[in-house]
Amino acid sequence: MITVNQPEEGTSTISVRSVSKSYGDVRALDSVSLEIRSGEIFGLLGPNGAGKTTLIKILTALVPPTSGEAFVAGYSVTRQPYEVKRRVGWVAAEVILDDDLTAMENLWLQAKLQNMSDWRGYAEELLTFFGLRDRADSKVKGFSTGMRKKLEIALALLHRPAVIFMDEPTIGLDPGTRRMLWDFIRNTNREYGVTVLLTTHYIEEADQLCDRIAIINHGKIAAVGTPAELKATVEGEVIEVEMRNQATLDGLDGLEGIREVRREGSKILISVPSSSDILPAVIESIGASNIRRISIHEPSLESAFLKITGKTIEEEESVDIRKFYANIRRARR
Ligand SMILES: Nc1ncnc2c1ncn2[C@@H]1O[C@H](COP(=O)(O)OP(=O)(O)OP(=O)(O)O)[C@@H](O)[C@H]1O
Repeated sequence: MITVNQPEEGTSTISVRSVSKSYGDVRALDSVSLEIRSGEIFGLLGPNGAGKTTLIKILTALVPPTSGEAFVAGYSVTRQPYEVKRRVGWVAAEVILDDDLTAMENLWLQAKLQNMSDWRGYAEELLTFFGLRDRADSKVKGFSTGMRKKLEIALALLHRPAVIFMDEPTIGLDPGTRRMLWDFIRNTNREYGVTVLLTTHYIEEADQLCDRIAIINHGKIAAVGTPAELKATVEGEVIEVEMRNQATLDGLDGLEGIREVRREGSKILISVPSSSDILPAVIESIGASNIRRISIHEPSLESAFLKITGKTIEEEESVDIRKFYANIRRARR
């Protein structure tokens, strides 16, 4: 497992210690340990069936682990599930709003479910924050998908949780709405000081939004780090040199910092930890007059994900969109 910069045990808002979960013969989680700091936006990234939702369900005290222990805001999910539930908010992948109620009535319902008496002032503040104040008395039926998602986040924040869990918060949304929601999630995290743990299939979402990411595969944590750390750990850069002629490459072998040199037709692919330091020496070694074009391929989270899980994130996405629409149909029945 690749682990970079993990917080100390006991200093975190979420602490997962050797948690396993089996459903019959299926081992959904296999001895998972993870520390998530207060105030972080933390992403769980992984293929379908990797165990992301199961981990969130355990951390929201919805299902107990088969073995191991986890703490949220200092409370044990197995021994103090009620305390945990009071301190977490959950934005589920499924639709949870009541279409026939107004935005404010949905907040009222949430306040009832959370047993809150003094909620209206804060509900109004949240509606203002999410740009929904003038739609407070409109039925949710007429809301766009972006407005619905914002209202769902407002609902999850109403009881002032320490942690908010978001399962695929932007799945099925168009790229513009997705970006708008990233801003709201980021601002929510800053404004309300709430720790955010989200699952996603969108590599760009994890890259842009998350302070740190865990890549989870077959129920195990395969890698943990900031997006930059994960990219750097898994892969360096590749200098792609398009040649004018078959120049000799012998000089490259003597250069310090070159991991691999591969010839692909008229191109040479040179793997290096970082191109900026070595590029002038590479050009000099090959000879500038022998070079038609040079491109640098920076490490990406996509290539990290591919290397760790053996799957491209695009393969995953198409499967999940189907699941999303199935959820919508189920919720409307
Ligand atoms: N209630 C359940 N009963 C039986 N098996 C389950 C149950 N919930 C999850 N599983 C299985 O546990 C494994 C992990 O599922 P989980 O939903 O946690 O994965 P995930 O990473 O969230 O996947 P996805 O990205 O598809 O939502 C899968 O093999 C799944 O089929």
